[in-house]
Amino acid sequence: MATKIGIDISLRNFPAGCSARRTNKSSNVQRVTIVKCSVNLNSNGTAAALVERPWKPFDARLVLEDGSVWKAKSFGASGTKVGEVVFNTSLTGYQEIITDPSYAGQFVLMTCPQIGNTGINLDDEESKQCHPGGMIIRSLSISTSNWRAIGNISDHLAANDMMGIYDVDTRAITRRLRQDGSLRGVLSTENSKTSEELVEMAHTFSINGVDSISGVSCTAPYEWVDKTGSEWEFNNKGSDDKSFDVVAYDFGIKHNILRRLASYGCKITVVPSTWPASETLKMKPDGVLFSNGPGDPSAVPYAVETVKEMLGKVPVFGICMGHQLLGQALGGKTFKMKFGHHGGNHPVRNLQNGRVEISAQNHNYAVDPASLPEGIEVTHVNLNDGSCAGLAFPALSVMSLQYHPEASPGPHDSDLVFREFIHLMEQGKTNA
Ligand SMILES: NC(=O)CC[C@H](N)C(=O)O
Repeated sequence: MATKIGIDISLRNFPAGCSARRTNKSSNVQRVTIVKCSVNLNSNGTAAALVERPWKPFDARLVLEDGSVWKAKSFGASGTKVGEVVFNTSLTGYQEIITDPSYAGQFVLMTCPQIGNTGINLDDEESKQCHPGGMIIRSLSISTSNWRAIGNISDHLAANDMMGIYDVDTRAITRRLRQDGSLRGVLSTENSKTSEELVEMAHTFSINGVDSISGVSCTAPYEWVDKTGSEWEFNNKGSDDKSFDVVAYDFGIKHNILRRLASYGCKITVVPSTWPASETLKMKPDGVLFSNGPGDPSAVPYAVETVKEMLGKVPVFGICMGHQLLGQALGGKTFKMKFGHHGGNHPVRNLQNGRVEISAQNHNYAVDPASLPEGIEVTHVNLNDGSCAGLAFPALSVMSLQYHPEASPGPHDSDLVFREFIHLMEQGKTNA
């Protein structure tokens, strides 16, 4: 229905759903006649859509160790937290990312320009809580729209004591991190703290040389039975009829690793990071999994010792932190990368079959292949920078990946590696 009213408005701010005809041409405020209007009119005749939004003022800061201060708006928890800033290039999967224990001690900056539109659901948790100290995003979605959603990201972060900031130039911060490497930083909503104090706080923080896995590992063994849903069973139809007993070391284990192992027919006992190798061997498992986990792999020599004691006695599979521990147990060394790999689109060449897999990755440290003794095979290479992405030592039934074959939401190119672990365990049973 055409409603004719005269109203002074700026054409640049003309509301969606309306069209108008210009009736005079003065400066930048125009006299127009609205010929179609589908927005609500306020009682005084002004269009409701024109009422200025109550934009939140900047109320948070990210201060980096290089002294730069980034003004932002806060969501989630408030307060002051220190951590290492890393950027993640994934376009989807923010709930999996914030519940991944490997992010403990870090702030994750999402390069995807808008976050939050699918809210939070009950299925996508990688653990029972949020682990990064904070999340840094460009734009916080103003609405949540997903059939699975039970809440919004802001409330979820607040309930999990995780800070969030938005309306900050994430591209500029990412370029800084690409140039200078991962930087330590402080997120704060507290005006009473000066930026100088926050820079100082950033300088006192360290993730290198610190055992970060003991804070996220379980404290007692437990059984895991849940599988992934039927839509995941693209590689492992029929593997259910065989059963393998697996002990999974929890260095900060992601639930989807456990779900994928269960789907491939494994009965899993999850054990703490400090669980003695002798106890594991007494359990007579068919295989042992060393999980992902946060922080510096060279700072947890006790875990490397545990891995070492198991070599040659049972087939083993390491994922991410587990891969780095295996690399050290085999005699190699790890090093810190400039800004690491965090994203869902890393190309990896599987050197065993020549196939390129697109993978999800999340690590700041890597195994130096030059440090490995002769006979250890590098099985996978990251095609972005040539770094070592997988190892094998068939003589000791060892296999490992630096990245995430279980990745949820994906990509799923590397899921078949779970079948390779099953084969390794089958061979182990045959040779026993
Ligand atoms: N996802 C992981 O297991 C991370 C491994 C290790 N903490 C790193 O940053 O390199």
